Amino acid sequence: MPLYCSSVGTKIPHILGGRRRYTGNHVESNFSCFFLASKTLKNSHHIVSVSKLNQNWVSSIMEEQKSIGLSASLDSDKYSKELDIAVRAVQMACSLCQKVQDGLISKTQSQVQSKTDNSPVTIADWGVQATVSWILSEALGSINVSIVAEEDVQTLSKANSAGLLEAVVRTVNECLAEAPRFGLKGPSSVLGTSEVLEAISRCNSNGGPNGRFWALDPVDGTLGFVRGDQYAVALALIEDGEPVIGVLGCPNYPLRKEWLSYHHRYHRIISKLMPPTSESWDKGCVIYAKKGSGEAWMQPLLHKSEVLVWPNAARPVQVSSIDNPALATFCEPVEKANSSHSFTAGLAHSVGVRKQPLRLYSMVKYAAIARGDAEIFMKFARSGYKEKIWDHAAGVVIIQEAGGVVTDAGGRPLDFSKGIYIEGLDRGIIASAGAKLHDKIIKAVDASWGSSCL
Ligand SMILES: Nc1ncnc2c1ncn2[C@@H]1O[C@H](COP(=O)(O)OS(=O)(=O)O)[C@@H](OP(=O)(O)O)[C@H]1O
Ligand SMILES: [Mg+2]
Ligand SMILES: [Mg+2]
Ligand SMILES: [Mg+2]
Repeated sequence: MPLYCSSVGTKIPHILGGRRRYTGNHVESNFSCFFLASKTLKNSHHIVSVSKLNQNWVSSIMEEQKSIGLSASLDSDKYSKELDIAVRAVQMACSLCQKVQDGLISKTQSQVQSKTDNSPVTIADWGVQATVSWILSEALGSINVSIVAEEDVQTLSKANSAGLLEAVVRTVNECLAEAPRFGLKGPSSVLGTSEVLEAISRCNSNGGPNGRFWALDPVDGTLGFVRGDQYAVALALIEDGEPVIGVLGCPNYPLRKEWLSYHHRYHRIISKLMPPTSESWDKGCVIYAKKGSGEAWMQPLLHKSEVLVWPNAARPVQVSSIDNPALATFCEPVEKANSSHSFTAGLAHSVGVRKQPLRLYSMVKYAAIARGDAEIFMKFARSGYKEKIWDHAAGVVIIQEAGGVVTDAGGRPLDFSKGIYIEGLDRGIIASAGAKLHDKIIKAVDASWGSSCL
C-alpha cells in the first residue's frame, strides 16, 4: 500500500483523484498531511487514514473526490485503538483456551457442563468471557464498553458449582497475569470470585440499532473444543447495527489447509509420536478486519513466553479467486442438527460443486473462506432456530474485507441491529469468495427450496 505525503500547496497525488493544487484556503496553517491510499476497492481510491489533517480540509477533499466520480471515504484511524485491543485480547483468550483444551483432553469430561438447551459449556467459555470483558473495560473504560456475549453466570453461581467457579477464577487470573506479554495492562492484584462473576455478567447488553457494542462468543464451537477439534474465539464491534471490527482467534487452524479436514484430536495424538516440524500443523492464528478498509489480516498465535510486538508478523489474507463451482470447496457445520447436510449436498450438486464438503466446527468456516482455503460456506438451520449475532458478526466483516460476500439465502445482508438474534433471516446463511459464485448459490437455493422439507 503506497504512502503519500503532501503538504499545503502541493498537488494531491493523482492516485487520490487530485486534479489540482490545494491552496491554503482550507487549512489553518502550514499543515502537512499523510494519505494512506489503498487501491484494494476496485476502481476506487479509498483514503483509509489521514493524520494531522484539518477536518474542514478533509471534507473539501472528500467533496471533490465525489465530484470527479471517485468514491472517497475517510477513516482517520477510526477504530484503530479498539482493533488493537481486540486483537490482543483475542490472542490472550486463545492462550487460555489452549491451556484448558490441553487439560480437557488429558482428563475426564467432568469439566464439561450442559446448559439448559443441552449444549456444552466449559471453564474456557466463562474464562474467556471474563477475561475479554475485563480487558476491554480496563483498556477502554467500563462506561464506554457494552458487551453482548453468550454466557451467563447462572450455572456458575449454583451452590454445587463451587469447584467449577474456583477453576474459572484461577484460569482467569492465570491468563490476566500474562497480560503484559500481550501488551495489555493486567490487574494490580488477583481478581476475587465476585470480580470474575461481575466481569462475566457485565456482558449483558441486548445490542440493538443504536450506538456501539461488542459481540463476543468466548468459545464458538464448544462441541469442537471439547472434542479436541476446531473452535474459535469471536469478537466483533458493532456500531449502529453494523459490524465494524471482526476478530477471530482460531487456535487449531493448521498452517496447511489440507490438514483442516482431518480430525484434530487424531493429529494431537499422532503429534505426540512425531515431533512437530517447523511447519507445525497446529500453528493457530488470529484473523481480523476493519470495515471499509478493504483488507483482512492474519497474525500467528503467540506461543508460550513470546511477547506480542505489533503487528506480530501480520500478513494480509484474501479470498480465493476460484469462481468455477467444479473447483470450489464448500464448508458447513459438523453437526447435522445445526445445518441440513442433505439440503446443502443437493444444492452443491446442482451448481456443479464436485468436492466433498469441508465440515468444520465454529466460525473457523468464515476464516477458511477469508484465507482462501474454501470458497463457499452454507448453513441452513432447522426452521424455528434463530441465529445469534455473536455466531456471525466477526466472520462477516472479515470475509467482506477479504473480498468475499455474505448474505442470507435471499441475498440480503445479515441484520445485526435487532438485538441478540439475527432477525428476518431468509432461510440460511451463505458466504462466498466472490459475487459470481454467490449468485449461483442463491439461484440454486431458490430452485431447490420448494422440494426440500426444511
Ligand atoms: N440447533 C442449532 N441449529 C443451528 N445452530 C445451532 C444450534 N444449536 C446451537 N447452534 C449454534 O451453532 C454454533 C456452532 O455452529 P457450528 O457451525 O460450529 O456448528 S457445528 O458445531 O459445526 O455443528 C453454536 O455456537 P457455540 O454455542 O458458541 O458453540 C451455537 O450457537
Ligand atoms: Mg457460537
Ligand atoms: Mg460459544
Ligand atoms: Mg454455546
